[in-house]
Amino acid sequence: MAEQTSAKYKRILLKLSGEALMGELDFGIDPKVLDRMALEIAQLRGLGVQVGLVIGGGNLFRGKALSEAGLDRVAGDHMGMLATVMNALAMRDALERSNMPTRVMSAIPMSGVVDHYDRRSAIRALNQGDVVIFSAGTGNPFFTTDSAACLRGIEINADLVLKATNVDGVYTADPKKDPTAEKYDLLTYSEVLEKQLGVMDLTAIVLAQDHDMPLRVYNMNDTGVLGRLMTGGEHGTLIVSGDKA
Ligand SMILES: Nc1ncnc2c1ncn2[C@@H]1O[C@H](COP(=O)(O)OP(=O)(O)OP(=O)(O)O)[C@@H](O)[C@H]1O
Ligand SMILES: O=c1ccn([C@@H]2O[C@H](COP(=O)(O)O)[C@@H](O)[C@H]2O)c(=O)[nH]1
Repeated sequence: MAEQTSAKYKRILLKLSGEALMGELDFGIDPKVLDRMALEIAQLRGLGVQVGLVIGGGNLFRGKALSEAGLDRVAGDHMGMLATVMNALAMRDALERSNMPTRVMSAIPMSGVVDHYDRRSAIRALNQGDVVIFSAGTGNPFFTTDSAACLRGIEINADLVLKATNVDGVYTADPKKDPTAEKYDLLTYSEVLEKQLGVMDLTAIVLAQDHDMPLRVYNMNDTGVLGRLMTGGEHGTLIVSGDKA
């Protein structure tokens, strides 16, 4: 039976930045950030919203940085994807401690550790109220977890892909480097592509554009925003097609 929801969205795909999981640390995972995110996700489940998660790996390894340090790029990307599985295991632990049944699926088979990704099983698990974490990105090198988030969001027919990051939305330039950068409330996919706005990788934007998947970028350090977004609040930046902007 379809779950009742008082929220604007029935099913979302939430992409959490790996880097933001570090919290105050220089590397790794800050358990306080995991616990806070688990509480926010519990709020969504309380509203009846089905939640798919993709977690980045930037707190541990990124293939590009490893290859710049001399490692083979594909080996580096494999390490990055494995990093996302570690983050997924840590997030599952935090979610289950908050009494939320959680499934971790991996695009790279990892028998005995997590389930192999299967779209139909994922949709069944979401319908029965489990949080589903899609780990190991797309399973292919040269991609990022932004693309994995859009891909899985489209596959599970999510109503919205949310990118939870450590800036307030999409700006005219990287706000960490340019203090004069200004934030957009609304953008079209074409504007993000034309202006090459770097908050999300452009492959992910093209995929979302091709499938008309709305995207929202917001700051995951703002407690309570996620719940408010589900009930029609406006935070961060919404990215949609020209006819909906
Ligand atoms: N135009 C822009 N608007 C906003 N942020 C931008 C822009 N250009 C670059 N950025 C940067 O993009 C970053 C996005 O960060 P995030 O950590 O989510 O990246 P990621 O690589 O997708 O995730 P991960 O940390 O998991 O690797 C922000 O921290 C910000 O500094
Ligand atoms: O589909 C994918 C997704 C990710 N990777 C590698 O993992 C790291 C971590 O992901 P982020 O999106 O940067 O957080 C990424 O840098 C890639 O090296 C991948 O190869 N394929």
